[in-house]
Amino acid sequence: MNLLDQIKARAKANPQTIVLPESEDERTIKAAEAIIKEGIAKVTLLGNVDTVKTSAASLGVSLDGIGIVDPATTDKMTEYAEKLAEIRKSKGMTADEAKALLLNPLYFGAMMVKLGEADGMVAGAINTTGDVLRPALQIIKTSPGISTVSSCFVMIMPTAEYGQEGVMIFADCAVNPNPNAEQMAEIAYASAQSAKSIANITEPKVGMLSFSTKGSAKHELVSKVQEATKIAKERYADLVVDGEFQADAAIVAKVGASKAPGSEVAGKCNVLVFPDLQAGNIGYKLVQRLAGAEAIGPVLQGIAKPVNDLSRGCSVEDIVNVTAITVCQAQATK
Ligand SMILES: CC(C)(COP(=O)(O)OP(=O)(O)OC[C@H]1O[C@@H](n2cnc3c(N)ncnc32)[C@H](O)[C@@H]1OP(=O)(O)O)[C@@H](O)C(=O)NCCC(=O)NCCS
Ligand SMILES: CC(=O)OP(=O)(O)O
Repeated sequence: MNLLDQIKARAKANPQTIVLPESEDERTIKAAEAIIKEGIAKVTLLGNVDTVKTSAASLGVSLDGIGIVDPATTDKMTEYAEKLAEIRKSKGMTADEAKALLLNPLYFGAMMVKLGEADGMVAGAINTTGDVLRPALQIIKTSPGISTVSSCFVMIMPTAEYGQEGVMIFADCAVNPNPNAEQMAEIAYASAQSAKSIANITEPKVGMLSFSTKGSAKHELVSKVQEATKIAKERYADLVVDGEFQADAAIVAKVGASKAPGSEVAGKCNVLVFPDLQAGNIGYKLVQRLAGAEAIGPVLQGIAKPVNDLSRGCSVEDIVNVTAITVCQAQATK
């Protein structure tokens, strides 16, 4: 069974309720039907009931078994608004302001997850990552002990040459524009956890990426990655991590041996931590598009309850896959 089939099988064993707030998006409506048909999750769509029904009919999609909640008419609005105002009290939010915000399905969906009316949320097919992340960060917040929420992509290569039989984790490709060394170290640790829990990578080997390998270049950007590697090694005794590595030294055995002799990780990395979001986001999209890798994510790491983003370039299948991962994360939080 390949990794995606394993993830889906885990999801199907105990389907959770996932809210999909982007019912105006055709791919989301089609994905909702596929998710229900495959038994991966229970689905709640957010939006005007008649509009959703009309769109589904025009797409030939059955809405059987799919819940639809309209934030504009729900009798839960007053309760949600009061609770959101309480959560954002320190920011001076009033119940009226909360009500206005909750008309935005991304805020309403995050509130459903916060209050346990849904077990997770998947969005980002028509909204930017920043717009998906803000309600999650403001309402659901970080898991205990975590200060930096980050993200990873599960990258499934077309061949088994790299990573664990072609499966790798790339991080952070979606959240932190310019993580400092401490944050990069935290991202490394979170990504190794995701490698194990989501991608079934048995021995995560984390490479901290740069344009330099073991001091081959001197620059403040390189120093940050060196510092992050030092922090990660000191702070997380069980983490198998090394750097700084150029990408070839991280994943190609021969190049790793020649550029970073003595490193146990060089040339064998299956978790790649990028130095900033420019590198991470560009890097994953190039591998996805040029190498034909399947890129599943961005999966959020360090958030108290599962919320996951999508690329606006996603397919119906991508939404189904990220929903399956979200179900598995929700199972693990119970
Ligand atoms: C994530 C992001 C939206 C946060 O934006 P921001 O301007 O810091 O947003 P806000 O200031 O409104 O932050 C919202 C809350 O989240 C918190 N926060 C922001 N980033 C955080 C992080 N990485 N981890 C934990 N909390 C975070 C803030 O402290 C704030 O908390 P508070 O409102 O309770 O005080 C922003 O960093 C971003 O846009 N990142 C890039 C996304 C992107 O474009 N990716 C590329 C495509 S995938
Ligand atoms: C993850 C990502 O890059 O999202 P988008 O393509 O929507 O900006």
